[in-house]
Amino acid sequence: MIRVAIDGPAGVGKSSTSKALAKYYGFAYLDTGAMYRACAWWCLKQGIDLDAETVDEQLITETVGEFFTGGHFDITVDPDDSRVTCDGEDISEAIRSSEVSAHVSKVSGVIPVRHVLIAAQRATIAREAAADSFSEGRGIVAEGRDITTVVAPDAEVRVLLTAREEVRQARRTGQAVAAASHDGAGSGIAVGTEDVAARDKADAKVTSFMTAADGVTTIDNSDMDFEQTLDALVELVDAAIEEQEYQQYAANLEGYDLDEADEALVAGIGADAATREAGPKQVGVLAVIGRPNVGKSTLVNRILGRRAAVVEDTPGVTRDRVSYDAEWSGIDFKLVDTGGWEADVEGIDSAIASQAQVAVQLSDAVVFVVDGQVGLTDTDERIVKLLRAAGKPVTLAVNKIDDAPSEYLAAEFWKLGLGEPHAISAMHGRGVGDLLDAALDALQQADKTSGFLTPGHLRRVALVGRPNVGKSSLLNQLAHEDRAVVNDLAGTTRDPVDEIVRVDGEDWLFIDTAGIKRRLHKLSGAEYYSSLRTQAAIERSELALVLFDASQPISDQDLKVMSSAVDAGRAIVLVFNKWDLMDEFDRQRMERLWKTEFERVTWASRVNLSAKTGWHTNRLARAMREALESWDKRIPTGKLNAFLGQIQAAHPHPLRGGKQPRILFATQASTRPPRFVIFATGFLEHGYRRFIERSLREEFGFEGSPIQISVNIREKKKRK
Ligand SMILES: Nc1ncnc2c1ncn2[C@@H]1O[C@H](COP(=O)(O)OP(=O)(O)OP(=O)(O)O)[C@@H](O)[C@H]1O
Ligand SMILES: Nc1ccn([C@H]2C[C@H](O)[C@@H](COP(=O)(O)O)O2)c(=O)n1
Repeated sequence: MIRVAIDGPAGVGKSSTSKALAKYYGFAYLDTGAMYRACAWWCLKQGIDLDAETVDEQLITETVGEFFTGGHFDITVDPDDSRVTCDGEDISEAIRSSEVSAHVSKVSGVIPVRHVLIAAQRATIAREAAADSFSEGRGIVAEGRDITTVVAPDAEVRVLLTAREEVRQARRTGQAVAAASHDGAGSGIAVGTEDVAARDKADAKVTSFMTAADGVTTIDNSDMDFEQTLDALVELVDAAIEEQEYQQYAANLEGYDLDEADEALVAGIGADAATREAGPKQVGVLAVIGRPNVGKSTLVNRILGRRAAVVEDTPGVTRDRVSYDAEWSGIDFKLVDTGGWEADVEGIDSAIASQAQVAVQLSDAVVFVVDGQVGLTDTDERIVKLLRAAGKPVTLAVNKIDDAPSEYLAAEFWKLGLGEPHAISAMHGRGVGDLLDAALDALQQADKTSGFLTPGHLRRVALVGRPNVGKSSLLNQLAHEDRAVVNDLAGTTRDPVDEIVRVDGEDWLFIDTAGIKRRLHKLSGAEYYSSLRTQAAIERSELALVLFDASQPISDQDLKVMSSAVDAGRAIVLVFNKWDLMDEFDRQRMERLWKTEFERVTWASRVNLSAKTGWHTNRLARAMREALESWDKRIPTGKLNAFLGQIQAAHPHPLRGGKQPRILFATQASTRPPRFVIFATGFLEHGYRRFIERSLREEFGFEGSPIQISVNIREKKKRK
């Protein structure tokens, strides 16, 4: 069961929100303030002087004792029918009178009285654990002044609900006005405006409800309406329910042999928080420049810690300047890879000059890479002249120094006059840390920071497909009206790499659009290069828009691109372009293909459109949002296990060799894409896994997202 303890000062809304919360979950509701009010009402009825400066505490204690033990007092815990009775008479309204409000603190301040009530409150809370209680074991919301600290300090949810004094006073006044107008002819009970500050002061002598104790969550609802307060509470209770269910289901693993990784998984350690950052961050731009084949891309890959930049041994592979978000020693920066460049007919020098110039122009600092094995060349010296003219800080990297004995090779580069030559091996990582320390030192001292990190708050989309399927047309069609909002994030004035495109009123970050616009087919190795580029774009994306030319037969290359996106675990939208060119026969052919070639992605959203005319392009945004929502989705462990329990009971795994594998526990280990880990007593056959996947999709959705399921087979611990 779940116990929710809520404390807080007068007029904050404890009673009203607690009651609504209890109704929402089918929990019991205990208004402990009403118990103190009932005691004050009873004392007044018995003629005890509660106006005296010093009240007769013994008499009050005895009177309250009789009230409770004599069977006079009763309180209901039904939030829809919350009543306090005395000898069967409903006194719920009477205890809200101004007279009771004015005297209640005198009674609640008597310590022995508190002991009686605290014991009664604890008993009421404990009763709700039983299946035959009001909540049938679900739980209870108890509110007051000392519930989180004294009555139920071990409650699953503990909240201090608070608000600014003037806000609470206004609420109380509003409540009194509403009560007076509702009362009409008058019930004889004056529900007057009270001074909440005065009552808090009196109550604070015996209870502490103005600051949250350890482990208690504070909700200040000064600027929240009733619904928002309730939502905040529901979020906390949902989390507690999930935690409890998690523990219950995880208990199924008791007695089984678990390794450290299993324990971490069961404890939810490492589960991603799935947070997204706010706006783009401005950072310094560090360009890596140098002659072809000196190892720039290898260095870039080494710095990024992944195979992102394209590395090709042939000097002169034409490519754009590609910039990446990078981080070193806690410093974020933009890393620009100038790649290899074309040895065109006009000679290598001119190509180098123009590429290096642009890169240097756009950067804030430069890493100049030379080849230690080849030694100093004329071209290196020309680049140095360029660098000098640009006036940007330069860090010199002498690459291909793979071991200590070769370090002497770096010495000759002192004569370039660029300061210390840093001997590195981009391939093996040797010396790269020191090089980066120096380069980032220079970057931090640079005059400006002209780059932006890829905005973390925008969803990243890779528009992929084999050449000529219409990627460029679709991009233009999507962006056409809002061309002005297309941003250039690499900080370049030409060849923007990632672009922000507004689709259906929302900004999306399209990855590597330079790769879409550029035609590469004239180059040797272009296919290889373009597939690497596609792969890199998919890796950086969250969602892949996989484009097909529906008017043409679906080729192996089409399916390969699609598989890359699925295998990379990205959210997927399949886009069938050139639908306007299709006749009835073509459409039927596509439908047949859908059932055969696309069998592994029948969960993906599919949009038939025409990038040229714009027909149905307005359907894309919805499919993209839906796919990403599925991609981000997390199923609470309790729900997941309850569901798997049901499907397992209805369709148990087939018996194999007289044994029947059983699911013990399952958890969603991560999102993006959703990944489930199932602990089972034996091997779950492929067909049964497919059945589980289908069932999960039917129950929880996941349209547009791959889901991954792995099974950990665990055996019972051996008796020692
Ligand atoms: N978030 C809110 N925003 C505005 N009004 C609210 C909010 N929550 C409750 N109220 C209103 O404030 C008034 C006081 O609420 P309530 O009686 O629940 O307070 P309480 O904390 O239980 O006070 P007390 O401890 O004195 O009994 C009620 O009229 C209620 O409808
Ligand atoms: N757990 C509690 C609950 C209430 N009181 C006191 C403080 C109040 O003055 C009085 C009435 O409470 P209300 O109906 O206004 O919430 O009872 C307490 O001391 N401890």
